Amino acid sequence: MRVNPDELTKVIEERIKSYESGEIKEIGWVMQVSDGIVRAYGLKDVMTNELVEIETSEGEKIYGIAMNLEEDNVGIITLGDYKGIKEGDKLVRTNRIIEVPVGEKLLGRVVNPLGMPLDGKGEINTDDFYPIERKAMGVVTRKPVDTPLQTGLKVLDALIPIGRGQRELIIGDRQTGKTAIATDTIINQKGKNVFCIYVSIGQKSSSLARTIDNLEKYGAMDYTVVVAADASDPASLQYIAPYAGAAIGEYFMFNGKDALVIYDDLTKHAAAYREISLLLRRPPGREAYPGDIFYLHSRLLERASRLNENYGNGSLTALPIIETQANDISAYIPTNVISITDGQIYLETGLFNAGVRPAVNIGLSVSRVGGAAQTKAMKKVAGSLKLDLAQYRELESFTQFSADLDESTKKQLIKGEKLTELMKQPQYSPMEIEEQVAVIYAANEGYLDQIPTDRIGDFERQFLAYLKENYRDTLNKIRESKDIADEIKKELNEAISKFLNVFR
Ligand SMILES: Nc1ncnc2c1ncn2[C@@H]1O[C@H](COP(=O)(O)OP(=O)(O)OP(=O)(O)O)[C@@H](O)[C@H]1O
Repeated sequence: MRVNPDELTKVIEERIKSYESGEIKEIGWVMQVSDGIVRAYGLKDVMTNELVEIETSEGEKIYGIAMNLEEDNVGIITLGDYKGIKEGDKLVRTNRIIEVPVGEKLLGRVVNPLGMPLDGKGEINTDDFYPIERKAMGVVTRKPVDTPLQTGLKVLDALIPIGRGQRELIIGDRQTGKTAIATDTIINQKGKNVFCIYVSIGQKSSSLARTIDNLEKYGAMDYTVVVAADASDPASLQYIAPYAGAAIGEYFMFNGKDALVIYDDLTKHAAAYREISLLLRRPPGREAYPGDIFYLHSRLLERASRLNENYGNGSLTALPIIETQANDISAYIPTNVISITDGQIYLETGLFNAGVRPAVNIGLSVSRVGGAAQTKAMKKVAGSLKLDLAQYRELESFTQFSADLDESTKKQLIKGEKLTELMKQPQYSPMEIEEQVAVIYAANEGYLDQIPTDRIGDFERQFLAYLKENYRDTLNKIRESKDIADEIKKELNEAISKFLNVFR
């Protein structure tokens, strides 16, 4: 790019002027502006990712991030409406990277990725600011995941458990209940001392509004922050949104608390970054994504961690969401994120349409570290459940030949069918861990065998109501001891037998 001598003189003059006035601030000039990308000259010492202020001729201030540092110009992504920017407008360095307000004052609020309120509830008065980009905590500061993060969903807490500080991917086609799992998990954190951050990236405003409504309806906004950059926001805001969410979560983690952050969804995040990269003329790679697309998500997800006692014992759990096309989990972005996370919850359209909701494909879903954090009680009951469901999956394809099957295979199939039915759970009805243990225990002990499959939902509901009324103590014992000792088993057996006499 050629710089003409007039422009150079202008820069030098401006520098001399600012020196005389006593404030030394590096300034530059807009050379070109298109599609939200500003090319500027004069910002010789600007740092990568530094925030710069663009002053338009109308006196408006627009912020941007220096992304491309080239020999004779700087490529800047603008963080707002860039329509007012003209060639020749002034840019000023800020010597800072972007920061967001953090802290408990944000709870219950909906903010954009710069921390500005979007909910019309007034200013957020906080003195704490965190940079949106931060190097993930090192290995000496961490400890293994050892505490469960209860989702309140039987199928997850029993079979694909998540631990505090873990990164578990939620992956599936569109409309398979990905957001539903995330919101149910947030709703279940009520009273469990986990602060939640829901980051919405590139979603329709209507979907976001529905999610916020539901969080409010179930009282979850009291401990939740929503960071939103919807589909109509510029790609630059969508790009920084998850980093801002991570920074808000880190505040809680560094202060010894537990936090949960949901990135909904990283597919759109990758697309926003691709848009920015192409406009910045970075070389495109596979599927036109830039070469550092892996780093985009790995540096984000590495920030989720479980700190050890010397660092305050806090944790940040991340649940990123990825949308697949036609169930293809081996596509570029999905495989990247699968390899970064500690497991995935795989949702399937086929199951969803067949009424198995949450539509978790148990065979393809794993949690690589959460098992270590599962309570003893859950571990004991989930063990045989896993085995029965795995056997059921193997035999499932034979169901069409049911007439020719031997007795034991038929029995296995029926049991599997009942367990699958038991794993179903409606939205917005998270269950406490002791309730989950009790119903799964009943299933393991074969009590469901006498109940027709279409009545399993009724059985579960009525049985839990019965337990709460007549066996509160037993439930409390499971919760407190986190185990299911022989004495508790005896009480449960007694409860189930008595309940079956009154079950209609
Ligand atoms: N467990 C469930 N029981 C009943 N309905 C459910 C359940 N989970 C999700 N749904 C319904 O399925 C629909 C899709 O759910 P959701 O919006 O969570 O899916 P998604 O995969 O996040 O979709 P999108 O592709 O729009 O992001 C919603 O209408 C939701 O109410």
